[in-house]
Amino acid sequence: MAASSLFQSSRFSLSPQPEPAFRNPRSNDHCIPIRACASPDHSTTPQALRHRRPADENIREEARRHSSTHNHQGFSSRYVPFNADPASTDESYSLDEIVYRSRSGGLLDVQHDMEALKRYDGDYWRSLFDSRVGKTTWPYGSGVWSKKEWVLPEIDSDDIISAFEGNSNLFWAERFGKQFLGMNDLWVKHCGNSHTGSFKDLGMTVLVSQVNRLRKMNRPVVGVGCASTGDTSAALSAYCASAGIPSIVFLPANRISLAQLVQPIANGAFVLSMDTDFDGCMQLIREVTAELPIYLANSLNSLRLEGQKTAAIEILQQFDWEVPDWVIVPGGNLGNIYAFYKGFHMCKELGLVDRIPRLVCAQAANANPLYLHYKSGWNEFKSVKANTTFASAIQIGDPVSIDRAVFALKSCNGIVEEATEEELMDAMAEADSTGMFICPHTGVALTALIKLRNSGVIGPTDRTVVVSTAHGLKFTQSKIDYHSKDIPDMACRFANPPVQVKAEFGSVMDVLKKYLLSKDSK
Ligand SMILES: Cc1ncc(COP(=O)(O)O)c(C=O)c1O
Ligand SMILES: N[C@@H](CCOP(=O)(O)O)C(=O)O
Repeated sequence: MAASSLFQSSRFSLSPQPEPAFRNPRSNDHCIPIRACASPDHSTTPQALRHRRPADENIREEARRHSSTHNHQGFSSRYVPFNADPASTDESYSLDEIVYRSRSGGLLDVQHDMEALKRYDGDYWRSLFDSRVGKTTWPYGSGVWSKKEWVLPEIDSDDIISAFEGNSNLFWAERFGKQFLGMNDLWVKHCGNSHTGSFKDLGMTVLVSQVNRLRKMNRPVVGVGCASTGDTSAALSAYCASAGIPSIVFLPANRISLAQLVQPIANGAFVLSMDTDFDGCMQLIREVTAELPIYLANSLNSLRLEGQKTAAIEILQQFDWEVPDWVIVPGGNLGNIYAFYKGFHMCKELGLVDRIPRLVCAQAANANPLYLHYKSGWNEFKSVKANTTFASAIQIGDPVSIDRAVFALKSCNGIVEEATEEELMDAMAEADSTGMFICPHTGVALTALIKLRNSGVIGPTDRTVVVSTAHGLKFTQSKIDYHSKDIPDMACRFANPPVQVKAEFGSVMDVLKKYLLSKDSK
């Protein structure tokens, strides 16, 4: 039997396919100097935790009781045109407005009242965020909402839809670093170890919470929609289902994995499978959301990036607020690379750290418009027709956040790299062979690391974080194809196909001896 047939057991056809309790300094005449009076939200201090809530009260009700007894903290945020000179425009929008583009058609950004946030020093923010990790206090048990003041300061905790996302493992890639790269300080931020298996949960909790608020305010939002290569749709449908809000997803037919496809189906989304690619779906959802009361959930909507940026803050927190040298992020629609930049930059601006890491954006060579733009010396950007790639979630040729990505990379002396199909699949297999189980997009990021390490740009002792964006279990078909050596024009050098053996003692002993000898000689 061919190794590949061993894998054919699936019934499916696998064809390609706070309110913090601290006082508002501005509203409190008796306040002693801010830096001295700043103290963590006392609803999460050990003392508060000893006071159990009444048996008939749930954690959301408990948060409601706390928030009704505390002052509003005076933090705020609004939409402004992305990267506009504040002196030349006063255009801005409340986050309660339904707006995705500036008057000139450009991108928007969520701008926080930095002066209000700066009333508290870096020590204060570090200890506040640290005090909330690993708790179940609503909503701070979430890695996103533990940074609520920097994310959506004005939302009522009661309106938040959260699966306590974030707080994902920062994995020390000891063996991979040592064996393949001669590195001793290599880390993988497993953002795919999450509610729906990708980093999209970080942004979606914010977006769906805001939609929940808008609907309570009787704003005209009948449902929430997105175009997707599989992960955004999974996150959107799960958070909407949790909130009881209809979700509508536009998917490129036969271009997402089966595991991704089944997620919105199971969560009750209205799923439209379309005979086009992601860029075609994106164009359509933009047209549709301009006509119908469907709220746009793609990262064109800058609310999403407010949640995604918390992964950067979390990385700093996990290193006890020491800054890594490099962070490598796979890029497709290019919202996430900017989100990382924004998270790091806010930490610097608010005094939690004194510098930011250099960012690397990694693209599949089959869908590499940012890479080409970078290689041209940031000359005129040209979208491309994205070709099929095993990194199917980043098969995007016309990224909506191109301006955000360029801004982020230029601001941190960043680099763009690319990975061929063979490179990304080999990198994924090598990583898996050291105990990880990563997705092909993380294989793209690891390829970038391998290239930059081989060329000496990244040094052996540089502290480096590779962002793993989705769970490997969403992409098992690519691993099956690889380990079956079933991929045309690919050597699949690290394939580890199962061995067919007769169910008989002698035969089993023969293959085992051969195997053990091969291990012994290494
Ligand atoms: C698994 C995975 N990795 C990486 C990306 C790229 O993120 P972005 O579109 O923000 O560049 C996406 C989605 O695009 C994704 O689903
Ligand atoms: N990989 C994404 C593509 C869309 O990106 P978004 O961040 O703009 O929603 C997906 O999973 O759909």
